[in-house]
Amino acid sequence: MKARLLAIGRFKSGAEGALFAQYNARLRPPLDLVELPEARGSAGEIRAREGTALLAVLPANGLLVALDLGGPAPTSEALAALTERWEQAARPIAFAIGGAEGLDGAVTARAEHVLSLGPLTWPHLLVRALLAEQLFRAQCIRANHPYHRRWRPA
Ligand SMILES: C[S@@+](CC[C@H](N)C(=O)[O-])C[C@H]1O[C@@H](n2cnc3c(N)ncnc32)[C@H](O)[C@@H]1O
Repeated sequence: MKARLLAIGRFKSGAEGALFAQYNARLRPPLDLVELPEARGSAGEIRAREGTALLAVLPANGLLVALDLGGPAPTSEALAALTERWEQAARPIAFAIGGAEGLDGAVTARAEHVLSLGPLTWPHLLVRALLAEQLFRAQCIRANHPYHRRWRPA
């Protein structure tokens, strides 16, 4: 699945960047990372400014998936099915990850899908790697590759 990852903040040299690079390199094709600077101001101003910047780099016909705790948290198998549906739309796909203050309502309202990675709040730079890993896992699920072992409740 060819997709862009629109993300607030920049990797400094460090563990989060290395982890993202490791999983992103496994994706065919890798995500095209677009980093946008953190805004300044009150929490609301930051969200609004960063939201405007995120939407400005989204193609007009882009299919936007917003990473936000407010969305449904699918299983990995359900996410794999969603990626298939997103690909079938034949539109440029973009994932958006907010900054420390989270995503603006304008971004989640514009999104076709709001995706939660569960109810825990993760650091935004780490979410990039979590998303890349889950997209790689989704590719493996769709290809029946043994990387993914289904959850087996006792
Ligand atoms: C530190 S979190 C922001 C927390 C902020 N207080 C909020 O209300 O969203 C930074 C970004 O990481 C992503 N993120 C963090 N945890 C997440 C989760 N469990 N599911 C989906 N996205 C998450 C979201 O894109 C969020 O905007």
